[in-house]
Amino acid sequence: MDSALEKHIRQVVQQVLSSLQLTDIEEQPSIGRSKPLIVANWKMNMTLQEAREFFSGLTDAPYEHCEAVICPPAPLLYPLKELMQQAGISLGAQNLHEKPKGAHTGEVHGELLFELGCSHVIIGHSERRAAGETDEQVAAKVHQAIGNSMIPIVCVGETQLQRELGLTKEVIRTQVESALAGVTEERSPFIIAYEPVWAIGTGKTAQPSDAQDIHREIRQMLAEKKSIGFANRVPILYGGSVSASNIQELCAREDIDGALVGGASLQAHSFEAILKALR
Ligand SMILES: O=C(CO)COP(=O)(O)O
Repeated sequence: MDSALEKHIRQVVQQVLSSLQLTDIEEQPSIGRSKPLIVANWKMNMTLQEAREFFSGLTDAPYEHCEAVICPPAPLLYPLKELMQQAGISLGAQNLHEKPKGAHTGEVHGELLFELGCSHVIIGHSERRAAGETDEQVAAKVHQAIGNSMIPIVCVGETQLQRELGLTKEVIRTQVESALAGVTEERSPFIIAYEPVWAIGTGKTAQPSDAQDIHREIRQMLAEKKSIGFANRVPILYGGSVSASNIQELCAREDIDGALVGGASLQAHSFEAILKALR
């Protein structure tokens, strides 16, 4: 890898680690994040032309009060790298393969994503789980992400039916605990995104107090499975119809450390409106 790129990636990872306040973590009584983290998941949207227009439409970058990450479709990672750097936005991937390099046609391995400049990678999104991705694959992908110096953003969340059956906590516990099987080091970076499936792309956001309750539960699960220090430094993001009109109320809750945003991240003005609302 070219050394300037490697240096930049190490700086970004270092910034993230220091914003997680990894020193004296065990002594911290509460969550260690100083800035909200806003992650844009562009899903299977945008052309190269549209993505370039998005960056020329940004008026507020770089963002001092928030940490911003954009996860474009994989073919856009390389062409957007410089624009992202200029805007002070970190680059993330939407997926990676659970194995290192090999005969897996159409897949992308973690080492390549890191080389392309990714500091983050989304894992286990409900849209991928619905297409057959298993908890075991999620754990293996977490292991690959961490092994390639990227921060895994593991998505968890219940469907409408699971919610109606009262299975929300059970479903989330299984997803969280199995993802943690991929975390071998106590100090490995790790992010959870709670995305209730019924809230994704529907305009139905969870009530901030309900989201807070689930986030608190997730933090307790992390503490039980790992340690209180680990639980306190893991950012827990909320996802599901996040917009400029609800972000403030969500992020005001103690255990909501930021958001994973789909639809509202596709236009420069609606993406920046979310970041501005957090000022
Ligand atoms: O799935 C999501 C982000 O990963 C949420 O999507 P929306 O913000 O469009 O509801």
